[in-house]
Amino acid sequence: MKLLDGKKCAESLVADIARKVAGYEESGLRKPHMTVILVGEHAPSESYVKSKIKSCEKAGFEGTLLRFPDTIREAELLEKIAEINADQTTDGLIVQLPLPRHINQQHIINAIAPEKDIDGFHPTNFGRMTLGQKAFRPATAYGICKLLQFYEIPVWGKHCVVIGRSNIVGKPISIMLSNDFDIGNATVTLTHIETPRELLLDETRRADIVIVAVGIPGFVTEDMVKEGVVVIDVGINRLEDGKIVGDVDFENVQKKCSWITPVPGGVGRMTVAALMINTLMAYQNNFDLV
Ligand SMILES: Nc1nc2c(c(=O)[nH]1)N[C@@H](CN(C=O)c1ccc(C(=O)N[C@@H](CCC(=O)O)C(=O)O)cc1)CN2
Repeated sequence: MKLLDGKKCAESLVADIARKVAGYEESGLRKPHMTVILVGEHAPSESYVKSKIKSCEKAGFEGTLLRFPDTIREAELLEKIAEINADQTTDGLIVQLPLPRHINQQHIINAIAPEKDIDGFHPTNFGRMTLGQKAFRPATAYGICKLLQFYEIPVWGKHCVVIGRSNIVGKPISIMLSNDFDIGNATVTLTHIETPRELLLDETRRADIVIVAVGIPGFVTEDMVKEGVVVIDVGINRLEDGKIVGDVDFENVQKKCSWITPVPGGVGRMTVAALMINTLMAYQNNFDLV
């Protein structure tokens, strides 16, 4: 078994970005600028936005964190987004999810200007990504593709099983793996938590690559996968003792894997790296650099 080291891959990608940014600055351009909106005091979100801002520093970007109380009204948040949309000095805007229940998440995502939507969640980017047009790709899915490419894991013609159908991971990774552009050309089965157990096992036991994003510790067990499988664990579950574990029973499943992502240190790191790539793309679009 070999580890797909997200930390190492992310550092390498961010170092490449930092070199490009240094070049742009030498030619007199301003730094790329990411703005992150954080609503409320959700502890994991605090940690994720901190990691995004830290990564901005490493990439040579300006990173701005805007905090709002969880009492903010949807209309106020929409106004703030409209302001940032109009601000020429911000290239990319993220609204950290989840949002408090009184705010409609989709209204917020729809309000972000597609050209600043570095999360790739806006219907325009999601649609363009699906159709193979230039788009910001949802960061976790994009990060998984970058990780597979970094370790030269073949995807072409492989049987991939995705478990979990969320808009931020399961759906986009299924599309990206099956498209004939991107990393692409895999045969993909998208399953989910309601998939009958027998059907799920029938799929996962034949899969060359299993990607799981269901938020249930230990969901993927040894008996569910074949020898030599590649396992990508997107889950980040915090146990009562403070330990972070994925959706895979790592200790037992790893024995059958050719490659597997650790948690922490796997896909989570790649999510942040992919956001940096998207921010650089937004910046390059703004300055007609590509
Ligand atoms: N607007 C968005 N909100 C959320 C997204 C997203 O892509 N855009 N995804 C997740 C959270 N997320 C990014 O925001 C994220 C998750 C995990 C990590 C990460 O680096 N995890 C570490 C461990 C984390 C820890 O120690 O606390 C790891 O896996 O090594 C980064 C970003 C939901 N919200």
